[in-house]
Amino acid sequence: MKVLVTGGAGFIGSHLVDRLMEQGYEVRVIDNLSAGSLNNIKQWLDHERFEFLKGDLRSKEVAKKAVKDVEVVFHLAANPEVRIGAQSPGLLYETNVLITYSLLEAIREEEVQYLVFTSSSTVYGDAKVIPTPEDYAPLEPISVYGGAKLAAEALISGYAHTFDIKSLVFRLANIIGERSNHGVIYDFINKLKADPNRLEILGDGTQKKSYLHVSDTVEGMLFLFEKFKEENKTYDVYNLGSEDWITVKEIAEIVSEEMGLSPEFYFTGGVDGGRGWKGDVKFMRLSIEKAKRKGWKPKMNSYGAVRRTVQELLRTLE
Ligand SMILES: O=c1ccn([C@@H]2O[C@H](COP(=O)(O)OP(=O)(O)O[C@H]3O[C@H](CO)[C@H](O)[C@H](O)[C@H]3O)[C@@H](O)[C@H]2O)c(=O)[nH]1
Repeated sequence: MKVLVTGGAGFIGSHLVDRLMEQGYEVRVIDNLSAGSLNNIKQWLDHERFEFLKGDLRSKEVAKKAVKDVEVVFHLAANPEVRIGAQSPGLLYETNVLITYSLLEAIREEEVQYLVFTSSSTVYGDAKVIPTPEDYAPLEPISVYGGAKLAAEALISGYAHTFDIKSLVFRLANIIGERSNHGVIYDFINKLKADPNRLEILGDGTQKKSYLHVSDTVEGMLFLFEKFKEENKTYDVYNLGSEDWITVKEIAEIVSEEMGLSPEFYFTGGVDGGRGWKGDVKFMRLSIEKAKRKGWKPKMNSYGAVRRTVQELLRTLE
């Protein structure tokens, strides 16, 4: 079976590519290499079942070329930086909504059977119910990024029902692990490398979120995709996360400990009651009961995933 992974040279995308290649799929990757890197997929570049296209999905012609002859599109290409929404909303619109539209048009024209999309916990905004289930309402994102993900979900649902494109959406918690090149753990390691004595924590450090290791994420996506195919549904949505949560201050402590340092923490205070930036969701934990009922659960909790990620990044970062 031939599949396309958009953003396949990126953090989560490249781990998905590893599993798909190991399982014997024919895999095509399209990536504009804005955040992704060929280094993440170098082990497959010469493989006969693998094909890499460098291109930007904002162009419909590029999107059409990318989806040609594939049965499944895993759509992971996106700009993942929640914090840039206040400065560059247009960029988040283009790299999350516009490219999804462009891809959907290509999928419709080329009659691709399945679409799997990585959405985000940020579609829930400041949810009043925690753990937050998939049917929580109203969906009121508080960042442009969350709004863009929700808009992309809505477009996908509309296309799925209108053109019978079987579509599966995952709302992901904070995904961490080897090859991640942004986010709180990556930032803390780099800040401590620059100054081992002091660590700046954005906000008040009480931000509390659920973290899921990328290995659990990819396993969950592929497991639930198989279930989705068996059920023959047109459209479905699953949360993927871990069942506990951890504060930013605790993450700072784990990073410092793993680096053998005892820095002084200083808090910037942040915005809107201790958030790291405008649109930062302060408390996030997703209900994963729906995925669990189908037989998936993560192997690592947030604490285990954070510690393992720190070790992985320390091993691989220059
Ligand atoms: O130097 C830093 C960096 C981050 N933080 C704090 O750490 C928390 C986590 O921030 P990340 O940048 O790691 O992650 P986000 O919650 O902003 O977003 C991540 O998780 C979301 C889903 O929950 C998305 O989908 C998104 O793409 C992904 O990057 C935030 O509260 C932030 O304020 C700091 O205190 N200092």
